[in-house]
Amino acid sequence: MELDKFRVGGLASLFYIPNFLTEEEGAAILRRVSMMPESSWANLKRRRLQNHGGTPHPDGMIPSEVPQFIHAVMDALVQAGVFKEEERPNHVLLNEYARGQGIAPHQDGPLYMPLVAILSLDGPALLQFWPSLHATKCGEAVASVLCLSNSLLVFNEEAYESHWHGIVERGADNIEHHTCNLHVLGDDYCVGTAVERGRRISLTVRRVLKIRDGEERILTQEAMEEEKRKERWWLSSRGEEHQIFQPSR
Ligand SMILES: O=C(O)CCC(=O)C(=O)O
Ligand SMILES: [Fe+2]
Repeated sequence: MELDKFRVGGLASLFYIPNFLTEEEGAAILRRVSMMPESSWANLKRRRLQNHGGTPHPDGMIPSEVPQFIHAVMDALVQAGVFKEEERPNHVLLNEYARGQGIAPHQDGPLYMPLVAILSLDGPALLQFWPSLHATKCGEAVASVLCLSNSLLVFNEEAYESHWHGIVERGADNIEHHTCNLHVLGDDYCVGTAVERGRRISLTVRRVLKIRDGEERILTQEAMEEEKRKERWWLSSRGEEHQIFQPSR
């Protein structure tokens, strides 16, 4: 797949691939997600999430086993040429948003290689980009992408490095003049169209840059406490206070 063909404008480094997954592939992933144990979810105020691959941390991530279906998604992104073979993704965040929920404006930050691929499943949502923290509070977004079910959004460079992104909390999105993938959405969509949200699952796939040596992992009580502390640090660094924390191991 030639990523460049899917560049949608707005910001130079935004790519949107409609129907990256077939209906069947999307449904199969949703089935796997529904089979994950309750304990694999962390409940945040605005959504719940699963963290796969390890806990990102400035000291380095200790890699952990990922479920087979997550592996398959990472493989598919390498096969599609979104990630290079020598820079394979090693981390996936699985977000579940109930209708009306969103994610506060944020930057994905320096722990990852500056390239992110977001797979959307189930319901749609408008992901918006702002040029600064200040703009997230008072300015209008400069670009947005309507992420429909089974689509893939990829961004890097300026969209990753200097912009902020987020999903506003509301029950429906309106297509905006800055919605830069409008031309590939089909005839049902034009500026002003209201798009009802529903439950949405997204898989945010990235490469954590620093990995800690396996040897350093000593499973003493103390080491486990330390890992839990890091997980809490990491969850809170997502900029969203969590209500109930359920460690996944
Ligand atoms: O759910 C999404 O589409 C966005 C997720 C996101 O920005 C993140 O996990 O960092
Ligand atoms: Fe993000």
